[in-house]
Amino acid sequence: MAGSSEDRTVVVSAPGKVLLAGGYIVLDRKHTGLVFGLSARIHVLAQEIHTSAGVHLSEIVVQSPQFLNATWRYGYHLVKNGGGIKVTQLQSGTPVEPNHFVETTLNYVLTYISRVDKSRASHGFQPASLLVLADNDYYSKPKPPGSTDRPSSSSSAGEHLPSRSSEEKAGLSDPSTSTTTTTATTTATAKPPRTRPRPRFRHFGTTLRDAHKTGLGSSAAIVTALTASLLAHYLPRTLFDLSTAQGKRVLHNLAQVAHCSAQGKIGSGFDVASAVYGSCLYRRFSPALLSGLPNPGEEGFAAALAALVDDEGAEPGWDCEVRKEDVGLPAGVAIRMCDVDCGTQTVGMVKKVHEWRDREPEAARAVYERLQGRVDELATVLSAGRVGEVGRVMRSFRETMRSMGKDCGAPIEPESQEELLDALEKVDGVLGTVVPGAGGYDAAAVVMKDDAETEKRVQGFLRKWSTEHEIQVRLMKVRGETEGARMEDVGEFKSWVS
Ligand SMILES: Nc1ncnc2c1ncn2[C@@H]1O[C@H](COP(=O)(O)OP(=O)(O)OP(=O)(O)O)[C@@H](O)[C@H]1O
Ligand SMILES: C[C@@](O)(CCOP(=O)(O)O)CC(=O)O
Repeated sequence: MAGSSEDRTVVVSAPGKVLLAGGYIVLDRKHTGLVFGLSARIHVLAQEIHTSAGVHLSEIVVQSPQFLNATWRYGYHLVKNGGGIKVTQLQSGTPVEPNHFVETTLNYVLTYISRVDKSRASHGFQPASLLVLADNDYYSKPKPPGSTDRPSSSSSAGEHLPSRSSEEKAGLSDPSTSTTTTTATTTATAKPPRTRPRPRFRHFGTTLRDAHKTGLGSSAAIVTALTASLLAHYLPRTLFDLSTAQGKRVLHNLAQVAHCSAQGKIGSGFDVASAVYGSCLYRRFSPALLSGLPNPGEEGFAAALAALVDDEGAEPGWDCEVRKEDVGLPAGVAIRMCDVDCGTQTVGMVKKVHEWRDREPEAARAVYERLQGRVDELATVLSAGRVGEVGRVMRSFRETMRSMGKDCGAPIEPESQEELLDALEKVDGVLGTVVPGAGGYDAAAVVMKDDAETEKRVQGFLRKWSTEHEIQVRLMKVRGETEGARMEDVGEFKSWVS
């Protein structure tokens, strides 16, 4: 807190997402999507920057120590006419690419804090450091030096990351990840056993721009964790408490607004909702909700933002729905994700679906309703533990998505994915498969028995598939998890605390 000697060091984490069913229809408020939070989280550690006596610093520093050139320094000032707090990226030495999601989040959250905590008017904001630590599954591991398509910028890229200093700092090696992993293309040669444990937060040896994302929703998780860490760091518990329903509501509304603004479009918001609340059946908010909000720095922004976040604005208000009680997984069953080393253009696919919907509204309505039926049925069989029916429902969902893709000319479940999923479904222990979210070439979700034998069989299958099809498909460690954003024990991150 400003002017206080109380230690306000906090760590907040938010999960990634998988939209198991409901892509496209969830953009329409008439429909819902079934989203699961993931065990892969983005953590943000917020702490005060201590300065020497007599030195005055007004900076907020955000760092992603897993990437090269990833320190963003911001100055901040109060804009006149109620324009809120605006940050400006400070450059010194090697130029650093702006981080639009981080910068936008700071503008929104600092403005909100300055409105709800009146002491900010006199005290301002103490300088703070925010450290972003992403679980390793958010990005594909760097290719070994010498491979061609991904940057392996220096000898520091590849298996032996991270650099000694950041590894030492991490001090958080996870024994469960210390086993030898075999990449999808190295079927024949056994590697020598790993001699030191892989760090919990690895260094990727690239800039963030060059990192290869695996599609787990990094921007929603970072915006949510950053928002929560700033609220928890700067506000007293009486004004923000993540463990309460009201605290979660404020976090959700503020993170949605900041994320939509940074994305420059209004997605359904399922990714931010699951970053805050975890697994749920999600109905989006009315897009009109955000239309009257001035931009950061514009006259009246601060008051309008606070009214919007606190839901004191005009009708319809926050009309999204998050139903957690209808979502669950049978005992002994896990949702796992496969990373397929290919890109997909989600924006282009959404455009095609919407053009088709506008061209053939009747047909589209019927398909959307059929899809909704499958979404509801899948949620029901999973939460009721009806394991025997999962495969049938997922197959039927896939069929409808595939035919919608054909109708509108978008590769929602392209042939290469259809073949892969059909074959994967036949592996013993696999209950069902699907292309999650918008679909496309780059990901697959698998609902499977949660035991080591099934995992081994699936890994073996994917290795063989990768070799035979000259593509890299791998089973990630990440799995579906129900919990949303949460405060973490700072003690676990003590090696990162200055
Ligand atoms: N570790 C990180 N540190 C700082 N910023 C990050 C980090 N990870 C992601 N970001 C921010 O999120 C942006 C990526 O957002 P984008 O919407 O392209 O991906 P995404 O949300 O991961 O997509 P998807 O939903 O397909 O997973 C980056 O450009 C950066 O601004
Ligand atoms: C197509 C859409 O419905 C889902 C996109 O999901 P994903 O980014 O592919 O996980 C878009 C949205 O809901 O914002």
